[in-house]
Amino acid sequence: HAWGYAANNGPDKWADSFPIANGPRQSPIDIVPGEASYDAELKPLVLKYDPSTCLEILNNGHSFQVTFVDDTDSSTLKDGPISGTYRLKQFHFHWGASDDKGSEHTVAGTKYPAELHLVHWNTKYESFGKAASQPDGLAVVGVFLKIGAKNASLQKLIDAFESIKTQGRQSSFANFNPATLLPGCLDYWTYDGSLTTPPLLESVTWIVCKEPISVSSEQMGKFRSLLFSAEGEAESCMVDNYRPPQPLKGRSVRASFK
Ligand SMILES: NS(=O)(=O)c1ccc(Cc2ccc([N+](=O)[O-])cc2)cc1
Ligand SMILES: [Zn+2]
Repeated sequence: HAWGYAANNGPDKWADSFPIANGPRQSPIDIVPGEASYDAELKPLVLKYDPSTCLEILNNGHSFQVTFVDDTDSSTLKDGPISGTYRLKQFHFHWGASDDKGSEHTVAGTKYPAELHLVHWNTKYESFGKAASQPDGLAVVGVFLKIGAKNASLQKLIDAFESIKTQGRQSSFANFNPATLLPGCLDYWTYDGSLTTPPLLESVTWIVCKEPISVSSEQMGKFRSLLFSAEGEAESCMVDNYRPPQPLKGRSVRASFK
């Protein structure tokens, strides 16, 4: 049976089919600010997103995702801890059944209600799929969501949810600018890690923003109205689609800020 987040197929069972789950550079991790080392050589992130590359929004049975056209360097991530040019492929979220949990990375043990992942791949490889199996193939920018004011940019995503309620549904989604989901300050922590879902490939340079963006509790309620299940199946709410923190195994976490 396929992997998921339930007791019988969730994170504690993933190693059965994906032994790399117990590998040396797994994600997410608990970020302890006091133990992160400031690195003056880390550059500011350079994110350049073109809304016209936005293609569709879909329910993939694990999260909802917004996918981008990645056949040119229109939407890219540069500098920060990486060298070269990484293209935006998609972004998606992880969240909890209640506001007290849901993020994958934690900060000194603190869980946020949700976490945004903007997934980019290194253009030194010919495709996302090829890059995903390389140690420097992917760069994911993580942004925490914190309960507060209603977020107008998130509302545009939420307004599309009724067309992607069940697993496998997708709908066209145009002219969305992912930059509107970024916090004002782009200070970040960075470390070498992995995909946080199967196939758990150890190919991700993680870039986790220190500053969260806001989401209202009502908006989080809308996230929880999506379904893991497909149409016609017994309904299963899409909640708690997060992997808990994994062992650091000697890795260092660097900070771009003092
Ligand atoms: N949560 S996350 O680490 O940002 C993440 C980002 C993207 C993906 C999607 C994915 C990435 C790679 C593959 N692959 O190479 O078989 C399959 C699925 C899975 C997980
Ligand atoms: Zn993710």
